[in-house]
Amino acid sequence: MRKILFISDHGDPLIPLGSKQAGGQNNYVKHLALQLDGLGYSVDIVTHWSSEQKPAVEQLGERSKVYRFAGGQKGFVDKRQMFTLLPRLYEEMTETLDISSYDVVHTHYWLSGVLAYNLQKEYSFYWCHTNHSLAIAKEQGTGFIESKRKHFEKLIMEQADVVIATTPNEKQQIEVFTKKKSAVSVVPVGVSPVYLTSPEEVDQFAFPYYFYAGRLETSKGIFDLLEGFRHMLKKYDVPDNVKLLIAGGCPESIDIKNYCPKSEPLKEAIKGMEDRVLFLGPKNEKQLKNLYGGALATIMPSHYESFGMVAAEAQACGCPVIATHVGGLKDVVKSGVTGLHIPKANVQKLSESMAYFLKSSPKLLKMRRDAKQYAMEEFNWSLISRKVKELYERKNAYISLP
Ligand SMILES: CC(=O)N[C@H]1[C@@H](OP(=O)(O)OP(=O)(O)OC[C@H]2O[C@@H](n3ccc(=O)[nH]c3=O)[C@H](O)[C@@H]2O)O[C@H](CO)[C@@H](O)[C@@H]1O
Ligand SMILES: O=P([O-])([O-])O[C@@H]1[C@@H](O)[C@H](O)[C@@H](O)[C@H](O)[C@@H]1O
Repeated sequence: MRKILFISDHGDPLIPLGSKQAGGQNNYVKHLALQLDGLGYSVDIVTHWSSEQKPAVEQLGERSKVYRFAGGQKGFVDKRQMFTLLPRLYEEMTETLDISSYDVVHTHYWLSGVLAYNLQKEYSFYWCHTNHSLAIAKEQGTGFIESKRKHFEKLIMEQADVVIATTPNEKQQIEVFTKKKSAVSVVPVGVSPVYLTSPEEVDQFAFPYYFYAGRLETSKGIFDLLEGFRHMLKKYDVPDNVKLLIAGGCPESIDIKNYCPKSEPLKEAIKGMEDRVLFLGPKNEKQLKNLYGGALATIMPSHYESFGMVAAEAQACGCPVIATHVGGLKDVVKSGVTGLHIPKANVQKLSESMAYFLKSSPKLLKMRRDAKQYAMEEFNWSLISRKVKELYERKNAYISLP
């Protein structure tokens, strides 16, 4: 078994991360494909042609390739509009690629799952699915209801041969939602190998800071964080040089030269703290590694989260994490050991937890070491990709059953 097809329609693995609609899924697809490539597989990745600067086909690793299809609309398409592109994507994909040549089709997010659901009517293949985010979790966390998506997520998960849940919490949610009795396997997400190498001696910022990385969206808790930071400044004795650094967003939303946001709601949220809160714009892995490594704590204040890659990456860099007690973050951060859990959207608790990391202590140094140790053991792609390989290879056992 050597040929795998990944479908990741709104998650191009080779576009810069941190901006609109480009985050954890893109990163997961890239690193898992690279690892599988290293294990001898060839992985073809189908994605929507969201960046006009990118070529139609691009090499990834030694044997693998990214195939970009316009689906009738080249350039950025919001994932909420992407459903209507699926029939054209289906046509382009089946005209260009020989679907019957793949041993495994691994889909990412429900939109890609819809494509495989339809492909199954014409072709035979072993189907593996990763959700990356779940409509029911989003509904619980934000109140936002996506009925069509829920309908398809159920079909996809009941139809796929194997579903990867990235945390025990996600597995539990899937099992309640789908009544699927078997074939939901927990395989965590890894962090880029860059985060597992020894830190470089880079003294990037000569002041203490808290750190956030990710999409600048309400559901990621960015506004809770800004309010929590403001609360901490009011309530605690915080030295003048302590700052909050924020990575993510795109050049259209961030004035990167002046470290400030262009969007009105964010400008409003930092009023009076402009000298304390710095927006850095999107950062790459090497830059993030230094940023995580030097932070007092990384904050992940999400309203829902299947896994939470930023929390795993920060811990890999020896940085404790303050994370909301939601979804996969319940498993990814060990409260009191590698960081602290706080309730969702609780400004008071968030500011208290931030204040806890203000002064260095032997206890906090131990937390930093434990965070690193935990991440090295749990979020290592080279071990995780072997678990995925085992799931793919179950295909043979499955076929030989009487
Ligand atoms: C709401 C939800 O369920 N989200 C899930 C979604 O990803 P989601 O897009 O929400 O992403 P995460 O927050 O997990 O990860 C963001 C990624 O973007 C990178 N980044 C961020 C800012 C920046 O400037 N540069 C940069 O490279 C981070 O290093 C990280 O690797 O799929 C991920 C992978 O399955 C899961 O971990 C998330 O739980
Ligand atoms: O949680 P949700 O809003 O459905 O969708 C999320 C997207 O906004 C994000 O761009 C993607 O990388 C995640 O995998 C997830 O799909």
